[in-house]
Amino acid sequence: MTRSPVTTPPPEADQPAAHFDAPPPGSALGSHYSRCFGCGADHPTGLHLAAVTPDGATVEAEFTVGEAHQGAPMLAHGGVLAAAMDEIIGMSVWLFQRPYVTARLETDYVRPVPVGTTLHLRAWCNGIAGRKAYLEAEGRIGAPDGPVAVRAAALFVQVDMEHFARHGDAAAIAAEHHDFEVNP
Ligand SMILES: CCCCCCCCCCCCCC(=O)SCCNC(=O)CCNC(=O)[C@H](O)C(C)(C)COP(=O)(O)OP(=O)(O)OC[C@H]1O[C@@H](n2cnc3c(N)ncnc32)[C@H](O)[C@@H]1OP(=O)(O)O
Repeated sequence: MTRSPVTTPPPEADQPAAHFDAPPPGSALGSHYSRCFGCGADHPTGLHLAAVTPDGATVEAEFTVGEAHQGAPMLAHGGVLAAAMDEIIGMSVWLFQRPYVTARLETDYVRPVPVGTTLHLRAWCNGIAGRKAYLEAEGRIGAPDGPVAVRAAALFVQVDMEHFARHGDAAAIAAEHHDFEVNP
């Protein structure tokens, strides 16, 4: 993976540990928002990622490239593939049970991805330093050990839940996350 210093964990970074309340190994993570382009079941042309964590530390999902995801004729759009990387990485930080947002996403495109391809996505965390999480992901063609088509490295920054209410739609968050108080 071609990686800049921004997405490389510093020597003092801690090794990540899953939160005690995180989904246990073998379980599904669920969607954080039903209309999310990455994981929402109600998004008509979204990626519809349904992630599982096999071990409580990494996250896996499959993405089948559809016609709505084209750039060149019958080939996946690079921005859509970056979105898939962003989403699977975003799901992996969910294991820490704290909200994070993408601050920087770096992507290597290794092979073209035809429409109809199923990409096997996997993401994991390389280290945490304060509010900053250093993460990585890959997408492999056709099988978990298939050829790599896309790689990504990311810096995610921890925020509070009010970040989403302040900048987005607080009522929509409260409707889907019943433990979130709009005016605590
Ligand atoms: C239903 C809803 C529930 C939702 C829950 C889950 C949602 C999941 C969604 C999943 C969907 C998928 C995910 C998505 O798509 S998330 C959507 C895409 N991302 C965003 O919208 C984020 C937009 N950016 C921001 O809001 C702010 O800039 C953030 C919050 C990131 C930082 O602003 P803030 O004022 O808070 O903090 P800070 O500026 O003091 O920075 C803190 C530290 O970080 C370092 N830094 C920052 N940026 C960069 C950078 N670009 N390169 C290198 N370094 C950077 C910075 O130097 C500093 O370092 P240090 O000085 O401490 O060493």
